[in-house]
Amino acid sequence: MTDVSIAFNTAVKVADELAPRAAKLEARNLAFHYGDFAALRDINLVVPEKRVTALIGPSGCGKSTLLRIFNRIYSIYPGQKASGEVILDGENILDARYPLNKLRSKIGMVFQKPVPFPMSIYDNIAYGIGHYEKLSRADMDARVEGALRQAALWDEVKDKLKQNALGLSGGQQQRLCIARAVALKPEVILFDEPTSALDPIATGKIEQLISELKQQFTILIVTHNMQQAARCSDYTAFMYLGELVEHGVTSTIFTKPTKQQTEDYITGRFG
Ligand SMILES: Nc1ncnc2c1ncn2[C@@H]1O[C@H](COP(=O)(O)OP(=O)(O)OP(=O)(O)O)[C@@H](O)[C@H]1O
Repeated sequence: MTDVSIAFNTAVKVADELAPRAAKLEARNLAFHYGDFAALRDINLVVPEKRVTALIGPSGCGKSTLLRIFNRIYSIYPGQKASGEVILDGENILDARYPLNKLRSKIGMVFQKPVPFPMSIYDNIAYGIGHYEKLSRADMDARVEGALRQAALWDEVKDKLKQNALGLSGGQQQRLCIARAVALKPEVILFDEPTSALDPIATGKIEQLISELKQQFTILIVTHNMQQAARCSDYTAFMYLGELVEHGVTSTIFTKPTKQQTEDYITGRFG
């Protein structure tokens, strides 16, 4: 290929990456209270489908709270209350009539600290699937293998599927948790600081994985790591003191933010 054609192909790829995508998830006038404390105010955020959106901002700005609203995990705690709407495929998932089971099957979550169940690697994945579907042994085997392959873990564990998952390294445990989420075939996966407990090599593998998973899933990732947001997200939302300050294409947010607070944060002047 000539330099010109390489440049052209790159430009086409970038244009395709940034082409407008349908909204998969959308927060509208969203607010959240822990008791009397207003943790989020008037959040309006569109999360495009099959892209990675990063949530960044200083500690306590409400990133994890926003993520937890998207799978309604807060609803099991008394005194925690969301208002406004979160639209997923045209339906408001905050409506109490929206079944939690349906929500769990559409939106998966991967936490900061990998938390495998104290059971075999195979059962870690099969257990969740068994809650939603009755599969034959052969189909379950195929599903477990597919999920482990998608999480880039298959080659490392295929000969020890019956071993306890707690024997895996931290990075492998996190990829197992990703496999567990992927195995349920959700449409959206929420990652809450998924690499903060991992070394740089394990972190690199998870970032690579996230870039691949966006072919199939809509991804939201909370991260404290600016480089990580810049490396693996297409869109970035900057939050500050419970508000969404600025949201846009990641390269723009990092090179030409429109708000002073965003610039101060990404250049390390605060946070
Ligand atoms: N269970 C709770 N009860 C009361 N207040 C809470 C609770 N959890 C979080 N908060 C408060 O809500 C605000 C947002 O917290 P949240 O954990 O969402 O921030 P964050 O941006 O994810 O922070 P970090 O980056 O440190 O994880 C903070 O002021 C926090 O103290």
